[in-house]
Amino acid sequence: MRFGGLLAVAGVSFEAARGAITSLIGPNGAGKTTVFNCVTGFYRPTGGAVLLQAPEVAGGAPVALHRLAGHRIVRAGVARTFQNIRLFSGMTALENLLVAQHNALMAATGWGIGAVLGLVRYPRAEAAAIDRARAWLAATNLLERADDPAGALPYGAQRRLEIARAMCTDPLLLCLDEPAAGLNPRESDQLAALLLRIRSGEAPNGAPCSILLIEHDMGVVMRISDRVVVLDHGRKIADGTPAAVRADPKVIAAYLGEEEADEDAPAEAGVAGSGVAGAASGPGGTA
Ligand SMILES: Nc1ncnc2c1ncn2[C@@H]1O[C@H](COP(=O)(O)OP(=O)(O)OP(=O)(O)O)[C@@H](O)[C@H]1O
Repeated sequence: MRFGGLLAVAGVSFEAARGAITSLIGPNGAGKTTVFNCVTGFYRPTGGAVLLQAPEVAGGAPVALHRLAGHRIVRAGVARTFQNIRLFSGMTALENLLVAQHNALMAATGWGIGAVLGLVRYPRAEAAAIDRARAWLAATNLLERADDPAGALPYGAQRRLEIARAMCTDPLLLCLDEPAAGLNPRESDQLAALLLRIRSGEAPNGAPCSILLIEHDMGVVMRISDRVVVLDHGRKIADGTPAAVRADPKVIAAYLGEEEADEDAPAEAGVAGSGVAGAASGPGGTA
């Protein structure tokens, strides 16, 4: 992905496997959000390809997401949340989740004609949408706040509501941009548990959902990821299990800064001092 003269992401290739949590990490400015924006259609990559392949979509043939408009990417099964929360703050929590189902609801009812003619299909589809919204409110511990304006919810609750809204589109792939940002340790733990439930299909949709996660909280990343992809200066420098990645000298150097890693920090101190490897000593470590 090139922005004028700046090559923000170059030659990055990785796979977010079905039913897995794949995390994208790297120092500030490494290119994580740019990759995310290419996957979710906010940017059209200036080169390369983003392919979605699942039996449920196009008979299992790869779908070229990089050629689709944003709303078609959602329809293909990719949902996202934002680094800066983007809820409809004046609408209730429940209404936010109904908006997410607008497309499915309209399609199920003949694009509004059913509603105008008072056909029975519309109330049925609407009731199903409300049921789904309430199930996600319950799964994210927000049922009691269903009728409160989203903007009046505490910060952590708004983050959970964003995830619930994304899940109401019934995605195959959920893309989360720093969902733990600003959460306290207890909320981060609850978030990690929620993501594991979403991945395994225990949560309301009842089907495993793949997750692509950008996160600076290394405690969360190292605890729940099946695979970690590390970017630095727009290039991939590591790709593997959490254990392999946190022991990788290239990753440690990227987080510490080359000079510090080479000159000041003996290997042991380097490992303990980096946000990445800091998480190796136990859950809860934060970059
Ligand atoms: N729309 C844009 N126009 C120009 N440059 C951009 C644009 N978006 C990102 N960049 C540049 O691309 C590079 C990668 O930025 P990106 O936001 O993807 O990094 P990041 O890894 O997500 O960083 P952070 O962890 O700080 O969110 C940076 O140099 C950034 O300034």
